[in-house]
Amino acid sequence: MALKIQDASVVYPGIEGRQKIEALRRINLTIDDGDFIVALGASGCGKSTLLSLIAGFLSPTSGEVLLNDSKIEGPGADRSVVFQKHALLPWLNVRDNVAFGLMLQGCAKKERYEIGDKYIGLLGLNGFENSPVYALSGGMQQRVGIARALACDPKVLLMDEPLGALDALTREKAQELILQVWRDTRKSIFFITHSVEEALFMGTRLVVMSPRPGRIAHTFDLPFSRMFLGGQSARSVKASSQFIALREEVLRMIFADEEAA
Ligand SMILES: Nc1ncnc2c1ncn2[C@@H]1O[C@H](COP(=O)(O)OP(=O)(O)OP(=O)(O)O)[C@@H](O)[C@H]1O
Repeated sequence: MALKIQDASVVYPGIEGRQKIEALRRINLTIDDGDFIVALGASGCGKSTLLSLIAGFLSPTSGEVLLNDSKIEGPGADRSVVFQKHALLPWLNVRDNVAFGLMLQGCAKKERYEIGDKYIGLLGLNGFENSPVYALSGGMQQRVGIARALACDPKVLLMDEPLGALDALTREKAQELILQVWRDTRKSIFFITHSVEEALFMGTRLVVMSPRPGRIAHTFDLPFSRMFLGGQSARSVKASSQFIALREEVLRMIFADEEAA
């Protein structure tokens, strides 16, 4: 599987006499099997617009987005999205929320529960299958949202600030869980965050975007998630001199890009 964004630009039309907004300019990005791409950048630099292009919610004004050499024409089962706000269905329990996408695809009840329960287990939600989702903590609700996205077996998982609403401790645990799920399911992930530390820890490749117009300003290949999955503790990875030096470098770049824009 290869998802290719080739020279893609997005211009939003000016609404009610306002100026057009060039949200993305000439983006080139390839997401290969097993990649964990993290997009980072100041507010308004086009991260969510880029995710919408990949999801097929939006078409580029110019350029192309290709999945296995076929043009993406709209949303599809090969791509699932997890948003900051999980958008669960409050009248359904955990099991039916996780199996919801499969139900929409016409999957029979027995089969969709079997598949769903596998992801409920993977996300550490065993024992909560019959709980109403409103009775769960924010972190658990977000895990239900991730299990629901994974249950449809997408090729690419698109995550728009999925951990942004969680407290610091839950967020760190959720980062570790997502990395373990990524390793176990071998999905490709495109992940948006505002946290430099989260970006460095999670990604195999970091894309730093800059605003007005949104562009890819810098990319970095990252070793840290593999260090964690290789057995190092998350805290020791994040406290390593290599991690701290790169964190400072990325922060300096973001501030410099913001001043130049
Ligand atoms: N539907 C829309 N119509 C017009 N302009 C839009 C629309 N969606 C986004 N924009 C503008 O496009 C630019 C990029 O927005 P986008 O939401 O992609 O940025 P972002 O990096 O995800 O921001 P944030 O980090 O704040 O979520 C912004 O200037 C935004 O105001």
